[in-house]
Amino acid sequence: MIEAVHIGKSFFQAEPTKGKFSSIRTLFSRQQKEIKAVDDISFSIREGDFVGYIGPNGAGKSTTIKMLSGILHPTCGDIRVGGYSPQTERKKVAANIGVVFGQRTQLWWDLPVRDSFEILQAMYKIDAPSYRKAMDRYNELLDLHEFLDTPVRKLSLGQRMRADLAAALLHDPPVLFLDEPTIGLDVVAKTRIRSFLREVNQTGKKTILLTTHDMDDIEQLCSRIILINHGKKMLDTTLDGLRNQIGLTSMIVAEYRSEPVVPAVIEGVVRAEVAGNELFLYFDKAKTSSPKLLAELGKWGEPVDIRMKEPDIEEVIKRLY
Ligand SMILES: Nc1ncnc2c1ncn2[C@@H]1O[C@H](COP(=O)(O)OP(=O)(O)OP(=O)(O)O)[C@@H](O)[C@H]1O
Repeated sequence: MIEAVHIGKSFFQAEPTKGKFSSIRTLFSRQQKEIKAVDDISFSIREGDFVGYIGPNGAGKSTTIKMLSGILHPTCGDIRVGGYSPQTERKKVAANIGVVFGQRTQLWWDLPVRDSFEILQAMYKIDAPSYRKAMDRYNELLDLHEFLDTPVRKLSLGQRMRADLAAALLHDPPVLFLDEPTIGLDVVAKTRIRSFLREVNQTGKKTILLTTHDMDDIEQLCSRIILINHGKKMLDTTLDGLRNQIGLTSMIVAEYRSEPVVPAVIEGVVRAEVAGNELFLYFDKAKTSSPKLLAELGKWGEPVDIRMKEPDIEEVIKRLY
């Protein structure tokens, strides 16, 4: 469904000059520095896969998505999406993909959501019955009616993301590229977006490539993970493979009124550290659950504060190297 063969993308930036008026001289400098944003990456994604494309800031995730969707031309390599080249068959690829950038809306800022959808209906030449069917489906799943007549600029971030997702799917593309679709959302909004994505992947049979910094997105949605760093592919594995390789652990930090007394072995807990009145529990979500552990905490002392911490991508990378 999606093929990337030895793709690369370099950007060239003026080499900064030193000394007096350096920033102005840099503007006119002929010295160029090459930034290999994507450096010889290959992968193949099958129909119906839900793939997490992860990596630290500046790893090359957005650049890859922009190349796959035809926004950027690769410096080298070949890409096929649904059999078409995003570079030479842009229109065909556009009919096959939906794209959402969490940081920027694809909708018309000053127009009510409904008007944006109608413009997209005309752009993608969606016939009236198909448009109605899509609107009914996404209205049911995302409660679009709550804000259909509101201008996009007045939507909350969560509402905006729901509108953007529906917009990306209106023309019923088989492939969905999502660049940080949960960024900045609160827990409730994230949960809603995740269950929607699960539904469109499982029932709607969409092939999804998702970039995220949120390990919960990965754990709850993706069956496969491609990890990149400095533009290179470092890992291509299943969620279980990632867990086994790095021992993906979540953490509960519990503060007690006085030093807790903790058993030596707790099911599913990889490590338990007591530091004064604080207890740090590192656990494997595949072997136990946070509600189960939270229920145990009171047995070891009197908790006064509890915090949860998920591993972030930077931590995952650190553990790999
Ligand atoms: N238009 C551009 N011109 C110059 N350099 C760019 C451009 N776009 C991206 N880069 C550089 O390419 C590298 C990869 O950027 P990219 O946005 O793909 O990373 P990312 O993995 O999506 O990061 P983040 O998680 O922060 O969004 C970075 O070093 C970035 O500064």
